[in-house]
Amino acid sequence: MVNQDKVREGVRLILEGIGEDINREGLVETPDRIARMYTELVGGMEEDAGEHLKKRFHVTNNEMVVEKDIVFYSLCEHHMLPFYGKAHIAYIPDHEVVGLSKIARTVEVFARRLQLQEQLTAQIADSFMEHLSPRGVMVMIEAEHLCMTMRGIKKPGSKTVTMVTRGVFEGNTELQNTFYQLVK
Ligand SMILES: Nc1nc2c(ncn2[C@@H]2O[C@H](COP(=O)(O)OP(=O)(O)OP(=O)(O)O)[C@@H](O)[C@H]2O)c(=O)[nH]1
Ligand SMILES: [Zn+2]
Repeated sequence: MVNQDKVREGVRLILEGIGEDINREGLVETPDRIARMYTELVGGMEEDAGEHLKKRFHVTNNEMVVEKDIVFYSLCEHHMLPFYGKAHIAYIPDHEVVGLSKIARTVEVFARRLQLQEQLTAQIADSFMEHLSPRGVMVMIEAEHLCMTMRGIKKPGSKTVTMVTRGVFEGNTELQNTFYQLVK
């Protein structure tokens, strides 16, 4: 649960720290706005991916399901700046699938918090394995990190690509290539 008082106080300190007048008109409501904003941006911490993945539908075939181009926004835990991009997820069911929207909801649960892209990728894959028990899952994330583009090394357009395989995808280049073909 976001402690709104603490966030407001922290934002006031940052504003003062950067030499702003916290009483000028444009900034008076800013600490409050930012406190409300964080409730949304880290809202995934309050959620349980298992809740989204608990409703299953029985299937007779176990062909690969791919949900691609799931746009997400997250915050890098080192700078608290956004990183954002697309997640692509494939899984091979073991006679059970989840509703398609629940795949994107799972991405949201782990994106809406302070994150590392590698960890985000692994957490999505692991929660599928834990809650749906498919034969395998593969997750790929392509993202731009504002801490790499608007500050620091300043390399606009650079993308970070991370990938995780679990279950039957692990070490199976044929399955992995099928996934790459489908998401490219
Ligand atoms: N592995 C990983 N690194 C990240 C991620 N997001 C940001 N970073 C990096 O975290 C690192 C933090 O490095 P530090 O040297 O502690 O911080 P810094 O002085 O601000 O680093 P610079 O960005 O190089 O200026 C930077 O290299 C960032 O590019 C992420 O999702 N995964
Ligand atoms: Zn960063």
